[in-house]
Amino acid sequence: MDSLLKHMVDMTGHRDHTMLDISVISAVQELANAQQTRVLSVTVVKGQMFVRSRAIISAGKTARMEEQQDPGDPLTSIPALAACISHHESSAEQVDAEGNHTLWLPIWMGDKCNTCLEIINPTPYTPETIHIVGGIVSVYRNFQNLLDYSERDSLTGLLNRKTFDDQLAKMLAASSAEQDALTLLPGDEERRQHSDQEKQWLAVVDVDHFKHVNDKFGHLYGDEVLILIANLLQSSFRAQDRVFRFGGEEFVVLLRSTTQENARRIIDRFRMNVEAHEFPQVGKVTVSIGYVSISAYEAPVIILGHADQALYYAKSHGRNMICHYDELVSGGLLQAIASNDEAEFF
Ligand SMILES: Nc1nc2c(ncn2[C@@H]2O[C@H](COP(=O)(O)OP(=O)(O)OP(=O)(O)O)[C@@H](O)[C@H]2O)c(=O)[nH]1
Repeated sequence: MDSLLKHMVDMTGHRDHTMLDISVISAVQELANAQQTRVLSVTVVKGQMFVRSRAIISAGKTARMEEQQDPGDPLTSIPALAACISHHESSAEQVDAEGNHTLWLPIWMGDKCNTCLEIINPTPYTPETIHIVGGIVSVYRNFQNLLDYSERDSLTGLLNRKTFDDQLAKMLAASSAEQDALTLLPGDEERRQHSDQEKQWLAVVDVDHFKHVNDKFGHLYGDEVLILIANLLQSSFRAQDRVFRFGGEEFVVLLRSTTQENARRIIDRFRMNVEAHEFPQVGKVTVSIGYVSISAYEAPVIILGHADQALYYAKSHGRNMICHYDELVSGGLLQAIASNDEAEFF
């Protein structure tokens, strides 16, 4: 019981999803005396469900996060879990050819499941183990809910400004790791060149003439427009990208690993999706977007400043358009702001 309490204190002491994942699998691994425990992410991409490992602990090893790229494997590759999720059940169990028992425990948030615990054991699970693990799952779900609440904007459900720096740092760390992995392959020129072209991107999205929407139709319709734009953002970008509401009618998107041409295509597709959308009562709404590639050597405030400069160029040159900061600078249409440390003081 002491051990259970110790794990509960550890789990509830974190204010970060990553640390929560690590402490939940450490707790389950020890209390179920398991061979392996994982946290799985369940995502939906273009109507199809995917599953990927997010954190793992194996017997005798320490828990660690997994750097697997989204979206992972189709959920149908694990039929027992696919059936469990489609029937909205609380658990699924399967014994494989080697006699290993796998237990899946989806974490249900209402009718949605984004996370699932997976426990592998050479022996069957006793009712006591299932009872204890079930308790841990409940605490984990409640805590995830609480973290989500503090990280998300209450109107749109998008990530809020507070989480931006952390998410940007994670994306930059992942991109440096990818670069390092490639540097270890001398002579593989083609692959290296391909990766050099793939960058991370930041886009600032601002609704055009939004004051007019509020003034003409009222704040309730204004809010409805913001919610619908948030939905369009989530459906237009990929699961591995991150979408934030920075406040008011300004949104920020972090695009992961793509070429300049793809970034332009993806961002413009979103702009066109908004332009084509019929907003109830309000009718047509457009957005202007400024975007820039992200470098690990520049502070977030500088990166945001560059995207903002490109956005204001779009605003002052007709709106309903996307502008790439580097293109504007190289075309002599914008002046680059010195990206040294001093700039952070302004
Ligand atoms: N309904 C609603 N309105 C908001 C919210 N936050 C900010 N606003 C309004 O958004 C409007 C922003 O207006 P401006 O910054 O003048 O920009 P704009 O009218 O969109 O014009 P441009 O950006 O130049 O195209 C203001 O009227 C704010 O009151 C919100 O959460 N809900």
